[in-house]
Amino acid sequence: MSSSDSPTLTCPVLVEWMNAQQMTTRKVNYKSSLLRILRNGFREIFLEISSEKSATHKFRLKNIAVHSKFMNEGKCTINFKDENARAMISNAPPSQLINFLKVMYIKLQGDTAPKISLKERLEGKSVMEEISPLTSKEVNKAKDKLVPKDATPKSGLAKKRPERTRDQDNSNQPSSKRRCLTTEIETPLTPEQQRVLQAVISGRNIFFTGSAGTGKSFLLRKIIASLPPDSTFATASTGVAACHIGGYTLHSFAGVGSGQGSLKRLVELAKRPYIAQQWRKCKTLIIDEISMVDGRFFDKLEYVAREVRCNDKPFGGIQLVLCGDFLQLPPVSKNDNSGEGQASFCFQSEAWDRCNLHSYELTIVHRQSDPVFIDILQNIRIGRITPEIESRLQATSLNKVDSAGILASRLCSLTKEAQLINSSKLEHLPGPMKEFLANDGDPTYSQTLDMQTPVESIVKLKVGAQVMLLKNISVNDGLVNGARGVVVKFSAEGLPVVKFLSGEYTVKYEKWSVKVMGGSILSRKQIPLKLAWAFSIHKSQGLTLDCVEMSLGKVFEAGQAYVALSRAKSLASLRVLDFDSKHVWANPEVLKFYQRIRRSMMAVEMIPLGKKKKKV
Ligand SMILES: Nc1ncnc2c1ncn2[C@@H]1O[C@H](COP(=O)(O)OP(=O)(O)OP(=O)(O)O)[C@@H](O)[C@H]1O
Ligand SMILES: [Mg+2]
Repeated sequence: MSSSDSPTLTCPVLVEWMNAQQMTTRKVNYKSSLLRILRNGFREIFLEISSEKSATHKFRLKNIAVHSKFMNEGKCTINFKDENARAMISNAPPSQLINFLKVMYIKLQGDTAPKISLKERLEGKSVMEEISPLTSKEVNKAKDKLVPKDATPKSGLAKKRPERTRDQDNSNQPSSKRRCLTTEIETPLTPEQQRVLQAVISGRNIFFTGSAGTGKSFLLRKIIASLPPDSTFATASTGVAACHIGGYTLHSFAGVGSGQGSLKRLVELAKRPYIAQQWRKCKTLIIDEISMVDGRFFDKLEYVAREVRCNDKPFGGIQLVLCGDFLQLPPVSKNDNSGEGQASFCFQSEAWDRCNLHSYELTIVHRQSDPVFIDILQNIRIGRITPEIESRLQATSLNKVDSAGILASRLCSLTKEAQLINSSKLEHLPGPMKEFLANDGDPTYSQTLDMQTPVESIVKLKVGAQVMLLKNISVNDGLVNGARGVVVKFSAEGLPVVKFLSGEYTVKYEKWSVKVMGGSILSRKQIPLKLAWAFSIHKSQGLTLDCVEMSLGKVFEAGQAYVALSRAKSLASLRVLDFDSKHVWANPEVLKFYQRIRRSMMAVEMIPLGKKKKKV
């Protein structure tokens, strides 16, 4: 049993009682309440809601309706039909809420309370006890009930859910999306990831790093799910990275435009009503891909935070959770004409030192499993190339990474080069072209959606087009963000049927929602595909790719070759056309910074240093 399976939850709850006309007759607002699941001597199950300030209420968990559609946002309503009352749960840490509902659901499955006569009731046995934590037997029994044994046959994908669309799928069987989310929620954290989560929950300012594929973004999603949603703001330096963790871009959250201009001007911008309210509400600010945040911008934000929140503490007292790998892509200086000089790393900013960040390093690589490849990547990350590494990578040029018509994606140093390859390959395919237009909630924001979602407003496809999936549809079925495939036909409804390594799948419209300045949520519905003969290394940061090809001749940044190479899952699924040791280098300032934080981590004995490297 994990501690998260405990039958308690702490969050705000509004309880309302209604009359026969469903008008509210009484309500109690518990700003911070403790919810517990109890059982009495008759084995009847109850929900208890208590707080220091209001009277405790117990509701029998029988004849209830649970509205859990928004549990991923920390909200849920339980209707107690017999008492004509409801409890509205809000701002609960989503992972705790999901676990609480899971415990409640599973315990209710086994609710075997017999009918009890009044006499027996009067005789007692009414002592309530907190319900025992879930046993694995209970969990397995409930799983058997929920998912029929034949729900996921091992044969091809097309057979699994032949004609069903997600909207029609309202049976008890979890939808593919829900199954996908559940899979991630259920994947346990490693002890080193757990340690970071605990440090975040304890309220410290945290910076955690680790090489590519050590589960930084995965852990961030777990961290986000463990904090109260109303005061937790998840951001990332780029739109695509923000989308991966379901958050804002850092610029959008801060509300200070591109960050250029005087501090006075930036404070004015951030003091606009909605933006200021957001800054004040924020208790924890999460930033993914921190390596791409310009240190000068970070300094400005820290100042703005203090001013807007009227709080002199670093970052105005906001808890910071920063995550990224400085040995991957550095900050981009967009404004070379701004007179502000070259972009700097975030760790070089004054704010970094002021915020007293506790550093952690994840050392276990999850993306790759071959220890030899992991070791090659660890060396490349720090710019170290041995003759053995060079010859191993050069040998990949002969790899046949294409499989059953699915070609490897070419990673290019420049976006333009990738665009050219894709458009000319598509042009040269025979057959008619099909266009899929995005349905944007508000078309005036199409440009913003272009920048902040991974999907384009027009997707052009032909039979034979090489494509990449841009959304996690079902982890179990291999339909994950980054999965590669080829369009084999269009269905009767005109949807692309794509052959992936794991089987054929008819790709349906999916929705992306992005939060923007001003608090509104923009959405785009589009086919989750993009042409994948080629794409840029910058766009690949954060992804895991099935099969990949690259030419590194034109790399222009430290860490760029490492980002490209570390997208592959294995040496066998990688083809480097022109490997040369001069394509690989690490920024010496970053190496020094890593030495420094490792020393400080050793000093506080928080985390063991990276595993000893094996010789390749
Ligand atoms: N504890 C874990 N158990 C199993 N799989 C994990 C675990 N942590 C991460 N993973 C898997 O490892 C892969 C890489 O994770 P993730 O993308 O979060 O790495 P990252 O450190 O953010 O990489 P990058 O630096 O490239 O962005 C993902 O498929 C993720 O699901
Ligand atoms: Mg990541």
